Amino acid sequence: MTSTSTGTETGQYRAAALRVTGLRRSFPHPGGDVDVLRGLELSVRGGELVTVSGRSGSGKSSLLALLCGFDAPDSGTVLFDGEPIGADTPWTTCAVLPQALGLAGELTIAENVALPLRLRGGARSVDSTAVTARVNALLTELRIDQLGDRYPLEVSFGQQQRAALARAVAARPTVLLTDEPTAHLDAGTTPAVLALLRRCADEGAAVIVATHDAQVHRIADRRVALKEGVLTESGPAVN
Ligand SMILES: Nc1ncnc2c1ncn2[C@@H]1O[C@H](COP(=O)(O)OP(=O)(O)OP(=O)(O)O)[C@@H](O)[C@H]1O
Repeated sequence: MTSTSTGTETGQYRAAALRVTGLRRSFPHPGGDVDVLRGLELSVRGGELVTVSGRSGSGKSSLLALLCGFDAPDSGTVLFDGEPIGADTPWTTCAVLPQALGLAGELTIAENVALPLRLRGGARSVDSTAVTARVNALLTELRIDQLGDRYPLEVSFGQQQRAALARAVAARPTVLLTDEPTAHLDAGTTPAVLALLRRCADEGAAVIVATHDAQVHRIADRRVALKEGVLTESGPAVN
């Protein structure tokens, strides 16, 4: 493979793994439409961890839903390495930890975490031993290794949230989106989640975290604030 054959090697991935331009989204309400996003712009490079703050109802979850393709904008574009998201965009390109988690109730915790690896086909497929090793490592890191055989409804919401995070990072996505990943954790488990998010970015992912948590802002490379439908830079994290 030549040095110009892929975006990764030319540095294009790292230049802008995620590029959002002119994003607009309104929701109809009887009293008048709610203009949640009003021409929002955002670029995130691979290797960068960006936190998105904003008051409750400012549109953070709506933004993540548009970025991962759960919802469609009224106008504007979302590009991953220059490509628009589609129904066939693999979890290796974009993975999400949504607020609602979205774990499959009929699969165990371990099976949920393995899903992105098992769905990965072709040259990027992973053999069963490697899948098990990756799943076990993530469950251990997030302190839910005793729960792999249980079903989502048999564990707490905070434990489900860590399982959903493990699932999101399992296949090492180019872009990782997470919505309030520390919202349901106790003080003992928050550092493990922070370390995992930071490591994903250090390993090359573009990581976007919607959060109210000052501890998450402290591990960010860049912080942006969502206000009145647009993002403004709030500067580098202050440690
Ligand atoms: N599907 C929808 N239909 C109508 N209105 C919606 C819909 N989704 C979100 N909204 C509205 O859009 C606004 C932004 O909501 P959103 O959940 O994105 O905020 P948020 O910043 O994530 O809030 P929080 O921090 O409380 O999670 C709110 O006014 C909400 O009521």
